[in-house]
Amino acid sequence: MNAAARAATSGLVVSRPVTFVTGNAKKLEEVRAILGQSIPFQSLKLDLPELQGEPEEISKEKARLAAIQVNGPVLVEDTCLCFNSLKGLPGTPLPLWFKFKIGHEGLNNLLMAYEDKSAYALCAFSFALGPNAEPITFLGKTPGKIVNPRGPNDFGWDPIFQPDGYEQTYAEMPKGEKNKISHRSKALALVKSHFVEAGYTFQSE
Ligand SMILES: O=c1[nH]c(=O)c2ncn([C@@H]3O[C@H](COP(=O)(O)OP(=O)(O)OP(=O)(O)O)[C@@H](O)[C@H]3O)c2[nH]1
Ligand SMILES: [Mg+2]
Repeated sequence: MNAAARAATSGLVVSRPVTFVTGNAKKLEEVRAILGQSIPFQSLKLDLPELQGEPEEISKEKARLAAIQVNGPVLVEDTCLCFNSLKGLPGTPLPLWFKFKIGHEGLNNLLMAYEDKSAYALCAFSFALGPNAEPITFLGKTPGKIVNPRGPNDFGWDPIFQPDGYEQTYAEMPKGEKNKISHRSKALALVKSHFVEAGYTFQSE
């Protein structure tokens, strides 16, 4: 039985606090707002390698690398923006480079040839109890469409992603509104449930 499974049956006391490892300040801001006091954590800015592959695999591998560096329990996140017309591209980790190289206009132009502008934002959180534990992954997905940029330009592709059922882009929405419906909040809801079911108690250092 691995550590997480043991925790699920016994309520595991972990002698270190959870570290959320990210190099992205905007993600950290949202994770803090969404989790509030529900999961106490500390954050660490580490620029982990941008890996290739499926989001779940990238996220798990990030957790493995982070847990080795932190030598304790870690939470990491990998996010991607996927266009249905392009069979899930730019996906991950390409959004970072696509946005950097071609901007919002370029991302829109990628879809010019297609009628279908639908897309989804996908977030994969992975939690590892430590360097020798197998990470567990939690996925959150929000469907929407790609539109011309609207709203403040302070976080990635938020200005060009309009979630289904809303007239505003992520960037135009009040932060609290995005955090209620986002890919990130859906994945974090699963993380929270897992922590409750497992009964972890993380001791501060
Ligand atoms: O408009 C956005 N709304 C979001 O809600 C969101 N979440 C992530 N991203 C961007 O998507 C890429 C994924 O890369 P990513 O998951 O590897 O993150 P990152 O490299 O920035 O940080 P990290 O890997 O250190 O955690 C990066 O360009 C992030 O800025 C977002 N953009
Ligand atoms: Mg990254």
